[in-house]
Amino acid sequence: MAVTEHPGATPAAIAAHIADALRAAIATRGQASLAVSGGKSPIPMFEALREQDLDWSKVCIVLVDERIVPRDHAASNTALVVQHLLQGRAATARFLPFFRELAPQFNAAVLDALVEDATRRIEALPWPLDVAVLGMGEDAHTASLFPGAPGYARAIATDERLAWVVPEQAPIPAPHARLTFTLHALLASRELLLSIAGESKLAVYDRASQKADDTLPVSLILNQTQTPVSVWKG
Ligand SMILES: O=C(O)[C@H](O)[C@@H](O)[C@H](O)[C@H](O)COP(=O)(O)O
Repeated sequence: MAVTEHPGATPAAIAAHIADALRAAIATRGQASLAVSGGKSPIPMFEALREQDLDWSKVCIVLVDERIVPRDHAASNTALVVQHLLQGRAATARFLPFFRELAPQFNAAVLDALVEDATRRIEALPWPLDVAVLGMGEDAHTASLFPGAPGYARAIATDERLAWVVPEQAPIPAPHARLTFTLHALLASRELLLSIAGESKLAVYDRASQKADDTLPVSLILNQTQTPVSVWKG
């Protein structure tokens, strides 16, 4: 499946492209679904997207991954979406977080229950989702698919939609246990949109584009034949 590259991408151009896909979905199916990534780089795009003129009340938004932290934690992707995307015109969109509250006594049983509950709600989404927006780290991770993390092998190999991964302290530069869409779920979108900026990330992207390699998770997105990918290079 072809990867379409958009060099010189701006947050406004990415937002306009996503908005077109959402409008088309609403026109054909009466509703639209959008999955977004956390991290820092999507913020300007979120702020452009939320001002797009479309019927946001018909849009369902989810995250492709979440850090397992309380909602008021600085690392919460839910908080990021609430603060930067679900504002302005987009305030009427329906947002479905992976979880609402975390039990104060956090342990393995609580985590299992949380994953079970999130899985039920994720399964009930209108698959395939219209657009899934991905970012990438300098280790080539995307969503929370971290090479070498416990849970990674399952997240790239099963046909489940959701998995949890526990990043190890080193060499993985990612704190917090995570819930993440699996590779299977990401590929079940109508379009994958990868946004990357900066010289070092662009160099990683060039390497990952060459062939599928489990040690470079984003390469599994870029070298597959199921789902179209648009790559926005800033
Ligand atoms: O950590 C998350 O929640 C992400 O979904 C992750 O995959 C992110 O997209 C990259 O780590 C890039 O992060 P930055 O945008 O902060 O560079």
